[in-house]
Amino acid sequence: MRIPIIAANWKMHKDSQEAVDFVESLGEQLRADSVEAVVCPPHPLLGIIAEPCRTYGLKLGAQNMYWEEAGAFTGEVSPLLLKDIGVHYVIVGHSERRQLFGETDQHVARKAKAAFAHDLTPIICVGETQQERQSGQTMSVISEQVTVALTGLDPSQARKAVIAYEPVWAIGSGQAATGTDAAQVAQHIRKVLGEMFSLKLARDVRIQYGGSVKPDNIQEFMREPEIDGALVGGASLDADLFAGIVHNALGAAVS
Ligand SMILES: O=C(CO)COP(=O)(O)O
Repeated sequence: MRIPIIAANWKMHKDSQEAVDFVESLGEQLRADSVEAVVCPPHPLLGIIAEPCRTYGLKLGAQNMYWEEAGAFTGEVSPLLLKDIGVHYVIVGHSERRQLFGETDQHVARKAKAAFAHDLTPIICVGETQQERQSGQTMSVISEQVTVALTGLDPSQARKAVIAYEPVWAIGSGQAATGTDAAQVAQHIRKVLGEMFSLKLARDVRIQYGGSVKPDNIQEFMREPEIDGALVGGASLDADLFAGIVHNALGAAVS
C-alpha cells in the first residue's frame, strides 16, 4: 500500500511570517486527512516551521543538501544538520539544480546515498526537456537518470525513495503533462527499478508527478494507479490552493 505524498516546493519564496502562517493555515485545513503532506521551504525557514509542522502532522522537507557531513564547503548544508532540525525529506536533482547549478546524475546519486545514511528520505527528481521529448528520447533520459541516481543504494533504501517525475517543459509553464503520459513514464520508472532491484520493490516505490499541478488537474494524475502524489511548485505557495490539491488528490485516489 503506497501512501500518497503531496509535497510543496516553495523554491526561493516566502519570509518567516509567511511561512508560519502557511503552515498554520494548511495544518488547520488538513487535520483529518490521511496523506503525507510535505512542506519544503528555503533552508533558513526550515528551523522556523519545524515546530508548527510537527504540531499539525506535516512533514518537513529541504530543497537540497550537500553529501558531506561537515567541513570546508562554504554555503552548503549537511544532511546531519537537516536531520538535527527535524527534516524528513530532501529534494535532490531538481531540474533547476541540474540546469542552473550544474548538478549531474552522479551528484544526485551521492546526495541520495547521503540522505539515507542520515535517515532522510530523498525525493529524487527526474524529467526530460522539451527537446528530448520531441526527439523521442524521454524514456532513455529517464532510464539514465533513475539508474545513475539509485546505483549504490541498498534495496532497503531504494524501496523508501520517492521519485518525482517532473518533465522540465511542464515546470512553471502552465502546461502540465497528461495523466496518461505521466503514467507511461511512471510505468517506465517501475520497469527500470524492477531491472535494478526487483519487481516487488518497483511496486513499492512512490512516484510523484510534478509540473503545473493545480487543484483542478491533480485528479487526472491521482486517478492513474502508477502515480502516488505530486511535487508542487507555484500552486504550493498559497495554503488554500495547496490544501485544495491535497483534498482533491485524496478524493481521486479513493474513488
Ligand atoms: O518544479 C516544480 C516542483 O518541484 C513544479 O513547479 P510548478 O508546479 O510551478 O510547475
